[in-house]
Amino acid sequence: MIRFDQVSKRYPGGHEALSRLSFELERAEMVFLTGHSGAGKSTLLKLMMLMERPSQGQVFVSGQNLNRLSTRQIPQLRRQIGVVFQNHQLLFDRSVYDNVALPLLIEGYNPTEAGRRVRAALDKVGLLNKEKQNPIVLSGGEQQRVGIARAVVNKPKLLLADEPTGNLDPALSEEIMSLFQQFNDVGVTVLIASHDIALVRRLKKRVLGLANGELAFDGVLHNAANTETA
Ligand SMILES: Nc1ncnc2c1ncn2[C@@H]1O[C@H](COP(=O)(O)OP(=O)(O)OP(=O)(O)O)[C@@H](O)[C@H]1O
Repeated sequence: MIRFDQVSKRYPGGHEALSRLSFELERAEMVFLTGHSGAGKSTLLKLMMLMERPSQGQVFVSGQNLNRLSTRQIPQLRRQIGVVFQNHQLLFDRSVYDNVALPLLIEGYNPTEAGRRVRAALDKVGLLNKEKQNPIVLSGGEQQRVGIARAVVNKPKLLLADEPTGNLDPALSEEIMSLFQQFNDVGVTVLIASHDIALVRRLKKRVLGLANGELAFDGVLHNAANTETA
Protein backbone atom coordinates (compact mmCIF):
# COMPACT_ATOMS: atom_id res chain seq x y z
CA MET A 1 0.00 0.00 0.00
CA ILE A 2 2.83 2.36 1.00
CA ARG A 3 6.48 2.05 0.12
CA PHE A 4 9.30 4.43 0.97
CA ASP A 5 12.46 3.64 -0.93
CA GLN A 6 15.61 5.43 0.30
CA VAL A 7 13.68 8.65 0.87
CA SER A 8 15.47 11.80 2.03
CA LYS A 9 13.92 15.21 2.56
CA ARG A 10 16.04 18.32 2.88
CA TYR A 11 14.16 21.56 3.50
CA PRO A 12 15.41 24.84 2.07
CA GLY A 13 18.13 26.04 4.42
CA GLY A 14 19.86 22.68 4.38
CA HIS A 15 18.17 20.85 7.25
CA GLU A 16 17.71 17.14 6.49
CA ALA A 17 14.37 16.12 8.05
CA LEU A 18 14.45 12.53 6.70
CA SER A 19 17.51 10.48 5.74
CA ARG A 20 17.41 7.47 3.40
CA LEU A 21 14.20 6.13 4.87
CA SER A 22 12.89 2.76 3.61
CA PHE A 23 9.84 0.82 4.82
CA GLU A 24 6.64 -0.75 3.56
CA LEU A 25 3.10 -0.82 4.91
CA GLU A 26 0.80 -3.59 3.77
CA ARG A 27 -2.78 -2.93 2.80
CA ALA A 28 -5.06 -2.93 5.91
CA GLU A 29 -2.17 -2.59 8.38
CA MET A 30 -2.50 -0.28 11.38
CA VAL A 31 0.85 1.23 12.31
CA PHE A 32 2.09 3.93 14.69
CA LEU A 33 4.80 6.44 13.93
CA THR A 34 6.71 7.69 16.95
CA GLY A 35 9.78 9.80 17.58
CA HIS A 36 10.97 12.91 19.37
CA SER A 37 9.81 16.37 18.38
CA GLY A 38 11.47 17.20 15.07
CA ALA A 39 12.21 13.52 14.27
CA GLY A 40 10.42 13.86 10.93
CA LYS A 41 6.94 12.37 11.58
CA SER A 42 4.92 15.18 10.00
CA THR A 43 7.34 15.36 7.09
CA LEU A 44 6.82 11.66 6.42
CA LEU A 45 3.02 12.10 6.40
CA LYS A 46 3.28 15.17 4.14
CA LEU A 47 5.31 13.21 1.58
CA MET A 48 2.46 10.67 1.26
CA MET A 49 -0.02 13.44 0.45
CA LEU A 50 2.41 15.33 -1.76
CA MET A 51 2.27 18.33 0.56
CA GLU A 52 6.04 18.01 0.25
CA ARG A 53 8.19 16.21 -2.32
CA PRO A 54 11.28 14.12 -1.45
CA SER A 55 14.74 15.48 -2.20
CA GLN A 56 15.84 11.93 -2.99
CA GLY A 57 14.22 8.51 -3.22
CA GLN A 58 10.74 7.36 -4.10
CA VAL A 59 7.39 7.14 -2.33
CA PHE A 60 4.73 4.73 -3.60
CA VAL A 61 1.06 4.89 -2.59
CA SER A 62 -1.19 2.11 -3.95
CA GLY A 63 1.55 1.18 -6.43
CA GLN A 64 1.79 4.74 -7.77
CA ASN A 65 5.22 6.36 -7.78
CA LEU A 66 4.47 9.84 -6.44
CA ASN A 67 7.53 11.27 -8.22
CA ARG A 68 5.66 10.62 -11.45
CA LEU A 69 2.51 12.51 -10.37
CA SER A 70 2.15 16.03 -11.66
CA THR A 71 0.61 18.82 -9.58
CA ARG A 72 -2.57 18.36 -11.66
CA GLN A 73 -2.84 14.72 -10.46
CA ILE A 74 -2.51 15.56 -6.75
CA PRO A 75 -6.30 15.78 -6.10
CA GLN A 76 -6.69 12.25 -7.47
CA LEU A 77 -4.05 11.00 -4.98
CA ARG A 78 -5.63 12.88 -2.06
CA ARG A 79 -9.05 11.34 -2.75
CA GLN A 80 -7.57 8.03 -1.58
CA ILE A 81 -6.30 9.52 1.69
CA GLY A 82 -8.18 10.72 4.77
CA VAL A 83 -6.25 12.99 7.14
CA VAL A 84 -6.86 13.72 10.82
CA PHE A 85 -4.99 16.54 12.58
CA GLN A 86 -4.40 17.21 16.26
CA ASN A 87 -6.19 20.56 16.18
CA HIS A 88 -9.10 19.19 14.07
CA GLN A 89 -8.95 22.13 11.65
CA LEU A 90 -12.72 22.40 11.85
CA LEU A 91 -14.62 25.44 10.60
CA PHE A 92 -16.31 27.06 13.57
CA ASP A 93 -18.70 29.11 11.47
CA ARG A 94 -20.32 25.95 10.01
CA SER A 95 -22.36 23.13 11.51
CA VAL A 96 -20.97 19.67 12.22
CA TYR A 97 -22.85 18.43 9.15
CA ASP A 98 -21.29 21.09 6.89
CA ASN A 99 -17.79 20.36 8.20
CA VAL A 100 -18.11 16.67 7.39
CA ALA A 101 -19.76 17.38 4.02
CA LEU A 102 -16.95 19.68 2.88
CA PRO A 103 -14.78 17.07 1.08
CA LEU A 104 -17.86 15.78 -0.76
CA LEU A 105 -18.91 19.25 -1.91
CA ILE A 106 -15.40 19.80 -3.26
CA GLU A 107 -15.79 16.49 -5.14
CA GLY A 108 -19.12 17.63 -6.61
CA TYR A 109 -21.41 15.06 -4.93
CA ASN A 110 -25.13 15.77 -5.25
CA PRO A 111 -26.79 16.81 -1.98
CA THR A 112 -28.77 13.56 -1.54
CA GLU A 113 -25.75 11.29 -1.90
CA ALA A 114 -23.65 13.69 0.19
CA GLY A 115 -26.32 13.62 2.93
CA ARG A 116 -26.36 9.83 2.96
CA ARG A 117 -22.58 9.66 3.30
CA VAL A 118 -22.30 12.40 5.91
CA ARG A 119 -24.89 10.70 8.12
CA ALA A 120 -23.15 7.33 7.69
CA ALA A 121 -19.83 8.90 8.74
CA LEU A 122 -21.38 10.71 11.72
CA ASP A 123 -23.11 7.50 12.74
CA LYS A 124 -19.78 5.62 12.70
CA VAL A 125 -18.22 8.13 15.10
CA GLY A 126 -21.36 8.27 17.30
CA LEU A 127 -22.32 11.88 16.54
CA LEU A 128 -25.47 11.54 14.46
CA ASN A 129 -27.41 13.55 17.02
CA LYS A 130 -24.99 16.51 16.81
CA GLU A 131 -25.17 17.24 13.09
CA LYS A 132 -26.85 20.63 13.48
CA GLN A 133 -24.57 21.86 16.25
CA ASN A 134 -21.65 24.18 15.78
CA PRO A 135 -18.42 22.27 16.57
CA ILE A 136 -17.39 25.01 19.00
CA VAL A 137 -19.97 23.76 21.55
CA LEU A 138 -18.61 20.18 21.41
CA SER A 139 -16.02 18.67 23.74
CA GLY A 140 -12.45 18.11 22.54
CA GLY A 141 -13.11 14.39 22.03
CA GLU A 142 -16.28 15.11 20.06
CA GLN A 143 -14.48 17.68 17.91
CA GLN A 144 -11.83 15.11 17.14
CA ARG A 145 -14.56 12.63 16.16
CA VAL A 146 -16.00 15.23 13.75
CA GLY A 147 -12.49 15.51 12.27
CA ILE A 148 -12.39 11.73 11.85
CA ALA A 149 -15.87 11.66 10.24
CA ARG A 150 -14.68 14.29 7.77
CA ALA A 151 -11.53 12.25 7.04
CA VAL A 152 -13.47 9.06 6.26
CA VAL A 153 -16.56 10.53 4.56
CA ASN A 154 -15.34 9.73 1.06
CA LYS A 155 -14.23 6.24 2.10
CA PRO A 156 -10.45 6.56 1.73
CA LYS A 157 -8.25 3.47 1.50
CA LEU A 158 -5.61 5.15 3.65
CA LEU A 159 -6.12 7.11 6.86
CA LEU A 160 -3.28 9.29 8.17
CA ALA A 161 -3.40 10.95 11.57
CA ASP A 162 -0.93 13.49 13.00
CA GLU A 163 -1.09 13.46 16.84
CA PRO A 164 -4.86 12.82 16.86
CA THR A 165 -4.99 12.45 20.65
CA GLY A 166 -2.52 15.22 21.49
CA ASN A 167 -5.04 17.31 23.43
CA LEU A 168 -7.15 14.51 24.90
CA ASP A 169 -7.13 12.75 28.26
CA PRO A 170 -6.26 9.01 28.41
CA ALA A 171 -9.86 7.73 28.32
CA LEU A 172 -10.77 9.86 25.29
CA SER A 173 -7.51 8.90 23.60
CA GLU A 174 -8.43 5.21 23.96
CA GLU A 175 -11.84 5.97 22.44
CA ILE A 176 -10.32 7.71 19.44
CA MET A 177 -7.88 4.82 18.93
CA SER A 178 -10.71 2.30 19.01
CA LEU A 179 -12.41 4.30 16.26
CA PHE A 180 -9.28 4.05 14.12
CA GLN A 181 -9.23 0.33 14.91
CA GLN A 182 -12.81 0.00 13.61
CA PHE A 183 -11.87 1.57 10.28
CA ASN A 184 -8.82 -0.65 10.13
CA ASP A 185 -11.03 -3.71 10.81
CA VAL A 186 -12.91 -3.02 7.57
CA GLY A 187 -9.72 -2.84 5.53
CA VAL A 188 -8.55 0.77 5.78
CA THR A 189 -4.76 1.17 6.12
CA VAL A 190 -4.07 3.42 9.12
CA LEU A 191 -0.88 5.30 10.02
CA ILE A 192 -0.93 7.36 13.21
CA ALA A 193 1.86 9.69 14.37
CA SER A 194 1.83 9.85 18.15
CA HIS A 195 4.00 10.98 21.05
CA ASP A 196 1.91 8.94 23.47
CA ILE A 197 4.22 5.96 23.95
CA ALA A 198 2.16 4.53 26.83
CA LEU A 199 -0.93 4.39 24.63
CA VAL A 200 0.99 3.01 21.65
CA ARG A 201 2.53 0.33 23.88
CA ARG A 202 -0.91 -0.78 25.12
CA LEU A 203 -2.24 -1.21 21.59
CA LYS A 204 0.52 -3.68 20.59
CA LYS A 205 0.67 -2.61 16.96
CA ARG A 206 3.62 -2.26 14.67
CA VAL A 207 5.60 0.88 15.45
CA LEU A 208 7.94 2.81 13.18
CA GLY A 209 10.27 4.83 15.40
CA LEU A 210 12.04 7.81 13.90
CA ALA A 211 15.12 9.45 15.40
CA ASN A 212 16.72 12.42 13.67
CA GLY A 213 15.06 11.52 10.38
CA GLU A 214 16.20 7.90 10.41
CA LEU A 215 14.23 4.72 11.03
CA ALA A 216 15.49 3.69 14.47
CA PHE A 217 12.86 1.05 15.25
CA ASP A 218 10.40 -1.15 13.35
CA GLY A 219 8.48 -3.61 15.50
CA VAL A 220 6.04 -4.05 18.35
CA LEU A 221 6.64 -2.29 21.68
CA HIS A 222 5.73 -4.61 24.54
CA ASN A 223 7.12 -3.09 27.71
CA ALA A 224 10.26 -1.22 28.60
CA ALA A 225 12.15 -4.38 29.53
CA ASN A 226 11.01 -6.51 26.61
CA THR A 227 11.16 -4.92 23.18
CA GLU A 228 10.66 -7.29 20.30
CA THR A 229 11.53 -6.24 16.76
CA ALA A 230 9.44 -7.47 13.85
N1 LIG B 1 8.71 23.70 6.01
C1 LIG B 1 9.85 23.48 6.67
N2 LIG B 1 10.95 24.22 6.40
C2 LIG B 1 12.13 23.99 7.04
N3 LIG B 1 12.29 23.03 7.97
C3 LIG B 1 11.22 22.28 8.28
C4 LIG B 1 9.95 22.46 7.66
N4 LIG B 1 9.09 21.55 8.17
C5 LIG B 1 9.78 20.84 9.08
N5 LIG B 1 11.06 21.26 9.16
C6 LIG B 1 12.13 20.73 10.01
O1 LIG B 1 12.25 19.35 9.72
C7 LIG B 1 12.44 18.58 10.91
C8 LIG B 1 11.35 17.53 11.04
O2 LIG B 1 10.12 18.20 11.27
P1 LIG B 1 8.74 17.42 11.42
O3 LIG B 1 7.68 18.46 11.58
O4 LIG B 1 8.61 16.45 10.32
O5 LIG B 1 8.98 16.65 12.79
P2 LIG B 1 7.95 15.93 13.77
O6 LIG B 1 8.57 14.64 14.15
O7 LIG B 1 6.60 15.90 13.14
O8 LIG B 1 7.94 16.91 15.02
P3 LIG B 1 6.76 17.25 16.05
O9 LIG B 1 6.53 15.99 16.84
O10 LIG B 1 7.35 18.35 16.90
O11 LIG B 1 5.57 17.70 15.25
C9 LIG B 1 12.46 19.60 12.07
O12 LIG B 1 13.81 19.90 12.34
C10 LIG B 1 11.75 20.80 11.49
O13 LIG B 1 12.21 21.99 12.06
